[in-house]
Amino acid sequence: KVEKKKELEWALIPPGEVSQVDGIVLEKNICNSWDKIWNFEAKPDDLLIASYPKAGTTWTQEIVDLIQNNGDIEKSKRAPIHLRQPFLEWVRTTNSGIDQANAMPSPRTLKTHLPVQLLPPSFWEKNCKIIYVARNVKDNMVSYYYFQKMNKGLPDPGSWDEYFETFLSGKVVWGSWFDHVKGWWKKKESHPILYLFYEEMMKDPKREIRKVMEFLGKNLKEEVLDKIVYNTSFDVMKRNPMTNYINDVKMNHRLSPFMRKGVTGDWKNHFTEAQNKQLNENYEKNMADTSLSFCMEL
Ligand SMILES: Nc1ncnc2c1ncn2[C@@H]1O[C@H](COP(=O)(O)OS(=O)(=O)O)[C@@H](OP(=O)(O)O)[C@H]1O
Repeated sequence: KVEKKKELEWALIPPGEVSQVDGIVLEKNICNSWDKIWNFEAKPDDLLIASYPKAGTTWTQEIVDLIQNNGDIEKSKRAPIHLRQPFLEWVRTTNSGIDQANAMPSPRTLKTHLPVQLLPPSFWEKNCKIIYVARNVKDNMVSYYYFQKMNKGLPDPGSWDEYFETFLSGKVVWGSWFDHVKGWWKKKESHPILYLFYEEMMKDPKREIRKVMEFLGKNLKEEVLDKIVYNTSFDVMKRNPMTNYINDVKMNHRLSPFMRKGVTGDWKNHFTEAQNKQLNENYEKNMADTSLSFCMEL
């Protein structure tokens, strides 16, 4: 029965179809529900986790959930991550992130991949706390390529060489990486946003987890922080069915697991020398107007 329900839900989704909202490519069903998303009513005690896809969202989500639950992993295993923290713009015929959020008691934690200009205005009006996580463009691109291969809800990425060009053109779902990371960085000047970096989380997870804890106004003991570091390590999260999306019907983990490699520098196994040069030039041009910088040579 469950399989039937899943199939039915899936059958009603146009697989891989996209459209646009204000020039940003998004899944078609998101575009079709855009008014409902844009008019979402945030509450002042909502916490939002925002990111470009494949930047370390799930990792950050699990860290936040564990901090909120004082490091108690059993509490964090109460449900898959997307049910604990609704995905704002996620739309399905039988359910949507917004329906989930509206049915949830406060304080709520929500996730979004929307670029800053498409975030529903109520988040700014209610002055909600926001955590943004960013990842260097090269690894982000590689991770997104594999995700588009394994996730039937997204367009087929084609070959690596084709995807490289599509990604750089910004015509990927949720828009240009450059505009996304820069837009949220700029917003930090006028709004309470904790801006995290995947590479810093890899380098010193405890330090970054402590930053999140302080941002959330919590004070946990060292041994609790150590437990959170352990339970949010790649190997533990890869085995945890509440964080590895193993039961998501859209995802074919045999093509590429959701928890794929979890490393920095995998781009070196994919980029040709010419692609690296092209990306570096593109990067210099696109990042000339921002103070944001990434650790690129990994
Ligand atoms: N705990 C931990 N440590 C290190 N790396 C981790 C961790 N959890 C997830 N990941 C890696 O993050 C990538 C998935 O990104 P997202 O969670 O942002 O994906 S999504 O946008 O929510 O679909 C994906 O990266 P790649 O392995 O490079 O593809 C995951 O493996």
